[in-house]
Parts: sequence; C-alpha cells; structure tokens
Amino acid sequence: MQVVLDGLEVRYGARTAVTGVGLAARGGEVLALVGPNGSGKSSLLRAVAGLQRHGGSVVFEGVPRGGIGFMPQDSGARTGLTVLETVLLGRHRALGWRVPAAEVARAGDVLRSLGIAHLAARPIGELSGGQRQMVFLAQVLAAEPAVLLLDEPTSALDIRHALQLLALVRDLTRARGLVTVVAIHDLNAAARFADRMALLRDGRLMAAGPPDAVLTEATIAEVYRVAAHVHVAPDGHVAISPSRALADR
Ligand SMILES: Nc1ncnc2c1ncn2[C@@H]1O[C@H](COP(=O)(O)OP(=O)(O)OP(=O)(O)O)[C@@H](O)[C@H]1O
Repeated sequence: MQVVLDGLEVRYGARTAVTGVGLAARGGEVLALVGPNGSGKSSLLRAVAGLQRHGGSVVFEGVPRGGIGFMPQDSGARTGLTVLETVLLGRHRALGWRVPAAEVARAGDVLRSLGIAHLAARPIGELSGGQRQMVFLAQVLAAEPAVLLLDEPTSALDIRHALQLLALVRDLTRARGLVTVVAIHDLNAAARFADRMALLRDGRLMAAGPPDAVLTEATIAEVYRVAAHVHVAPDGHVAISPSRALADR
C-alpha cells in the first residue's frame, strides 16, 4: 500500500500554497511533514485527504474505500457530546441505530491505548486543549483507517503525552502497515518517530528521505533560517539543538 503524489499543487486564488510536490508515503512507515509556518503542510494534507481542490495527482495504491483517516490541526468542536460518544462517531460507518456493546468496548480500548479512558464520560467541551486533541485522535483511530493523516497532533500535548502519542502512532503504523503522514513542528520528535521526512518551504519540497539526511545544519539554516547544532544522540537518533535565528534573506 502507498500514496503517491505527483506534481501536487494547491492554490487559494492567486496564492500558491503547494507546488510541484512529488512524494511517496509507504505502508508501514511514518512520514513526517516538516517546514516553517505557512510552508504548505496543512494544504498538502488536506489535498491528500480529499478536502482540498488540487492540481497534479494523488494516487492511493491498495487503499480500501473509505480508508482515509484525517485529524485536522484545529478539531475545535466544543459539542455537548461525551468523549465516548465522540469516539463512537469515528465508527459511524460501522454503526446502525443501535450501538452494540462490542463497539463501546472497542471505543474503550482506543481510549485506553491513549491513556484517556478515565475521560470517557466527560463532555468534550469541558476538556483541556491537550485532552481534546487526544480524543480527536482516538476518534480517527476508532475508524481503523489504512491511511492516517495527522496535522500537528501533538501541538497541545505535554512532553510525556506527546511521546506516548507518537509512539502509539508509530507502533500502529508498523503493526498494521498503515500509510501515516504527520505534519509536525518538533524536529526532534519527528527525527525520533518518523521513518522518513519531507521538508517543505514556500510550498516546495526541499528535501525528503531519512531524518539524518533531511535534518542537516545546512538544510535547517536554509529552510528555517536558524543556526542549529545537529548531532547523533546516544540512542542513534539525530538530535537538533537550535541556537539562534539567522537574518532573513
Ligand atoms: N483558506 C486559505 N485561503 C487563503 N490562503 C490560505 C488558506 N489556507 C492556507 N493559506 C495559505 O497557504 C499557505 C500555506 O498554508 P498552510 O496552512 O498549508 O501551511 P502550514 O505549513 O500548514 O503552516 P503552519 O505550520 O503555520 O500550520 C500560507 O501562505 C497560507 O497563508
């Protein structure tokens, strides 16, 4: 299974948000989409999710119908639904008018895997931003998608929950052979959990490949305009210590 982008282009009126992006996201691998604010990450993800008109092609090879799960950057919804009800909505394709006990148990399992089973009966409108972010990931995972598209899923999470969430996403991706694409700003987390990275600037793909090939001091200086020390951590992952912003070009 894979998702192949070729010449992908997204425009908003006269503004081009993504241009000429060619990229393959493969089953069983986490692909991290990184790049500065406004570089086109969300636009690319929305195009792949089928929510954004685009030029070029997005080809889903071996992906079952309805197999795409998308978690937007700002899920926002402050409904009166409980956490459990919100997660069950992720199963709407499988549900009729009645909710079988097995579905409730399955939703409970997803909540447990994210460490938020204790929130099941709480209205989502009363949760913290980070708790809500995990609930919306649970909703997406409950649908058991083959392609998982996550837009900054850890932006509201503390370091422990961010590590737990990314580890879970990586493990599910490997175990189920999912095609997973995660837009993320935290380069160290991306380097740790992604199999491959794609670096965007101004809507263009600047580099793609394994984290140690993409995250060099030269590419970080060029794309982010930041001076950074890049080294290999004792556990073998590439690690970035940013030190200062460089002058604009
Ligand atoms: N609905 C829209 N209408 C017009 N322009 C848009 C719209 N959405 C995004 N853009 C523009 O498209 C470009 C890419 O935006 P996008 O949200 O894809 O970037 P991003 O890399 O996800 O940014 P961030 O890291 O800040 O979330 C930006 O210049 C942005 O201003």
